[in-house]
Amino acid sequence: MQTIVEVNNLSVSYDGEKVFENISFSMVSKQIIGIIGPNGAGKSTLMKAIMGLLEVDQGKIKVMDQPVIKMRKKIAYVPQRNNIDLDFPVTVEDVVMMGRYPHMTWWKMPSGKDRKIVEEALQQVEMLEYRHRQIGQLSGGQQQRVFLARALAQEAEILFLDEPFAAIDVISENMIMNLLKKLRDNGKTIFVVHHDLSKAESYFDSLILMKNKIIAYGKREEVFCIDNLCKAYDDMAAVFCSQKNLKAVNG
Ligand SMILES: Nc1ncnc2c1ncn2[C@@H]1O[C@H](COP(=O)(O)OP(=O)(O)OP(=O)(O)O)[C@@H](O)[C@H]1O
Repeated sequence: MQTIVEVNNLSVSYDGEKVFENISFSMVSKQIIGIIGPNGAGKSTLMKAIMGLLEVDQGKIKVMDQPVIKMRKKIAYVPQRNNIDLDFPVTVEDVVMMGRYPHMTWWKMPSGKDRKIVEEALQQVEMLEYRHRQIGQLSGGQQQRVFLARALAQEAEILFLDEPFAAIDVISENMIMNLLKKLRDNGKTIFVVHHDLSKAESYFDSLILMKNKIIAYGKREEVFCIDNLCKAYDDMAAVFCSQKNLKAVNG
């Protein structure tokens, strides 16, 4: 395992309003990492900053020991579904082919290899039979599976998924989670922004718990304790922890 992402003294603000200040942490490869915290905690902002999609106030971000700008091809991103224009007239197959663009020269048509990779990615998410359907004519869960297929077609080392399970059906959620575990077992690293505490323990190997700062990060069993959760979620966490019989102190 290698350090996959290293963040040092990162601060981000929008229009002068700080989202977080001086965040530092590092994460190793080949795991599924949950970024959890309440609404507005800065989870999506942190994810975008790591990917180099935001201008930051200060801080250093390294991805596989390199500045993120050099590692763009190695990163695949599935944004929150409500940030995607689903009325855009493209088919399922077109969307997944977009994952091949970083590998293609702009004047060339997709090669046989590109088409094969797209087909395999659609098969993996069990959406091949919908390949000619317009993307807006799918259920939320099916759309999410297509966007995951686009990330698979990119053959990236690191996947970033922002709230992939928001408002989707249970079958799609289980399918996506099983696929993410398979990808992890094949050496990929996956970051997932998530806010449902009830699944955090079973879904993630490591956690970054935040609320406009890092409250804790590291192995799931070290981070997921009542003390830390109460710092992020206030009273709600105490109720949740007592239901789940979580320990009152770390360890
Ligand atoms: N483009 C933007 N311009 C201005 N403010 C923004 C922008 N994006 C996010 N914010 C604000 O920054 C803060 C952190 O937002 P962010 O989306 O990172 O939080 P989050 O933890 O992902 O929240 P949620 O779980 O609700 O999606 C919030 O107060 C939000 O309103």
